[in-house]
Amino acid sequence: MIVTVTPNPALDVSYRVDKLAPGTTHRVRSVRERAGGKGFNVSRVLHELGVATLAIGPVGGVLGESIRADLLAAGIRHALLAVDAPTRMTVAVVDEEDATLFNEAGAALLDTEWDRLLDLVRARLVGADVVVCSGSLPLGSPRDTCARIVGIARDAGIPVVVDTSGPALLAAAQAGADVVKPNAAELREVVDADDPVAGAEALRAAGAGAVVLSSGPDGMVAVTGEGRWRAIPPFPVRGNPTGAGDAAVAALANGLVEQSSWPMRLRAAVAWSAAAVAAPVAGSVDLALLHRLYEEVAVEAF
Ligand SMILES: O=P(O)(O)OC[C@H]1O[C@](O)(CO)[C@@H](O)[C@H]1O
Repeated sequence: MIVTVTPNPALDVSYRVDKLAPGTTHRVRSVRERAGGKGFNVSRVLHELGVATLAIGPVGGVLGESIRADLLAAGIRHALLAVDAPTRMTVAVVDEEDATLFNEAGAALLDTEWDRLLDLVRARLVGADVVVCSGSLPLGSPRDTCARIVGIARDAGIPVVVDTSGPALLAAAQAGADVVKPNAAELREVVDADDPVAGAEALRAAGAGAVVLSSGPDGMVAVTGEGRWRAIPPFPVRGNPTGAGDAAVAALANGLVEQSSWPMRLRAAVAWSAAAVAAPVAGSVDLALLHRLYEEVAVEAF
């Protein structure tokens, strides 16, 4: 089972418009709402693909209740901590070309609520094979929140995948996260290196076991203790890239459960990620495309 922790959940609202043009009025063609935040998306992708998962996160207010109801309706196992702070909203405006995101920061939790969230994680690790900590932290959060989750999982002998940014990413790497998945900009923010591979090695030197660098449509690079690999999608996939990184994290976590080789993990991460672009909303993958992509992703050592 893969336990995901979402420190900063969100109700994800997706607006479909014909063409996004700042400074004009848009007629919204369709509205979709679902429980979001990166860790919840990871759980949703795993659940869709038949992988056992438990989604953990703090929720508050009316949007927090919407998240609870949505996870329940989707049949995704969850353990939510009720907190005072109201859960945030994110808005993705999707047109023919691309997706434009508006992510609220998220309201601060009390220190005692963070402690209770970590207690909840600790209590729900029975039967867990992998822990994922994914997404931003609400404003004013202790920067070591993901690092503390890494510590809890490692104490229990469970590998951890972390997808976050800024000081929280660095702290998680220093705490010994087994896999971290920054993009080039997130990597540059925390290590002093222009070259992404040198940056990934610097993050490994800081304590991360492996670094998987995502480059959107250009694929991914894995810099690990066992070697370095590059994986490239066989053809461009158009659609909504929101949540593509979450699908990649789901694949990496699943690869740890299956103890597959790094080339196989990276192949799956690129295939799941590209298949997520073809799905209309974050947290889903286009299943038919996934199987095709998986066969055709090119992986090479370098
Ligand atoms: O925690 P953040 O970095 O703000 O990311 C949250 C957002 O990212 C997404 O997970 C897409 O990756 C959205 O579903 C949205 O909830």
